[in-house]
Amino acid sequence: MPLIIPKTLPAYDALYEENVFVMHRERALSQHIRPLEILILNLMPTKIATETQIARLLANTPLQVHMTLLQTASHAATHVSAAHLETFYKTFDEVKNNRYDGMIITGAPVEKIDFEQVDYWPELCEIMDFSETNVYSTLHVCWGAQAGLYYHYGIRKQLLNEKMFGVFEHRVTRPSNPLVRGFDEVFYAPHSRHTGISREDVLNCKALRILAESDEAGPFLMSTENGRQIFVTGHPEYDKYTLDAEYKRDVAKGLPIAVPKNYYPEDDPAQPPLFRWRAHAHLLYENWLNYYVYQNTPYDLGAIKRVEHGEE
Ligand SMILES: CC(=O)SCCNC(=O)CCNC(=O)[C@H](O)C(C)(C)COP(=O)(O)OP(=O)(O)OC[C@H]1O[C@@H](n2cnc3c(N)ncnc32)[C@H](O)[C@@H]1OP(=O)(O)O
Ligand SMILES: N[C@@H](CCO)C(=O)O
Repeated sequence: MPLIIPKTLPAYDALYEENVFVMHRERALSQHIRPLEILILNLMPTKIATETQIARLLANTPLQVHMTLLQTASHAATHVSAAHLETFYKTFDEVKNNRYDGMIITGAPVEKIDFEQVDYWPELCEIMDFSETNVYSTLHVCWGAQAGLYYHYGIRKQLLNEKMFGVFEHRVTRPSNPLVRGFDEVFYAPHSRHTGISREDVLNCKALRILAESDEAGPFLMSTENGRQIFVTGHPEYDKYTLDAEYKRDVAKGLPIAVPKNYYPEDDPAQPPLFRWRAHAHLLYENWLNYYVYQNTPYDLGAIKRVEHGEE
């Protein structure tokens, strides 16, 4: 919970300016006696692994967070049991009249095909439109980020010559932004994708800010000024062995796949990988929940207003 101190205490203004999570008693009393409502659109075929990874990161907070899992109706998943989806997942029809403090749109292994060839593209467009009207802040991950950048800003993904695969060094480019509060100046994050976006396209988009990037992997974390649309090009939620499983899966299939970079000691896949991104994954999700969602979302979800692009 935030530190509740009187607004007139000198520490209040000083800490508020530093984006330290303080609240005065009147504001604390007037709001947030309900859990944060977070919707997860899980587009990954590895649904259970992904929902567990995201839940782990969302749980790292004393805030009460209520997570709702969403599946697509226009594509029937084949790598998870229908019973699991039936029990734990909703469809867009069931949630489209609700409002949410936050939404996460995951990655998906469809980046080599055009957006319009993805079975659920029209449904995803509807959900992304809903993110502008019915959700306070939406975090897009990997292909989800590419889809969001294309849908909202017309930024196209580009096929890479070789898969961006491994754990890469990143640097914070806007240290004052609350999403990267507490980040080391240099940090690591995993990537696993065949496509990327151009840095120039992002810089040319007036609505977007690059908050962290990598010389090798490109822009990593982007946001609108007000944090209502956030894009992460890597997979901070991945577990220690997720890249290892993807690598060994492709080797077993006889695919021409390079060893993931900076992941195994001495680049030796026989050795256990190094987990070097976990702390920053937790920090990113915690900052998102604390600074963008909890502190800015209206107490009355009905008061969420459509994202005004001119206001970004
Ligand atoms: C760029 C990013 O966002 S990275 C995120 C994606 N990463 C991952 O998916 C990693 C984990 N995935 C995997 O290891 C593999 O996909 C596996 C092992 C689960 C399945 O592999 P395969 O059986 O070879 O199938 P394939 O790789 O073609 O994947 C099929 C998945 O692709 C997706 N897909 C493929 N074509 C389409 C399409 N036209 N429209 C929508 N989804 C499609 C589906 O999600 C499908 O899984 P589902 O039927 O369970 O929903
Ligand atoms: N992360 C994905 C990339 C393919 O979309 C995988 O290796 O399965």
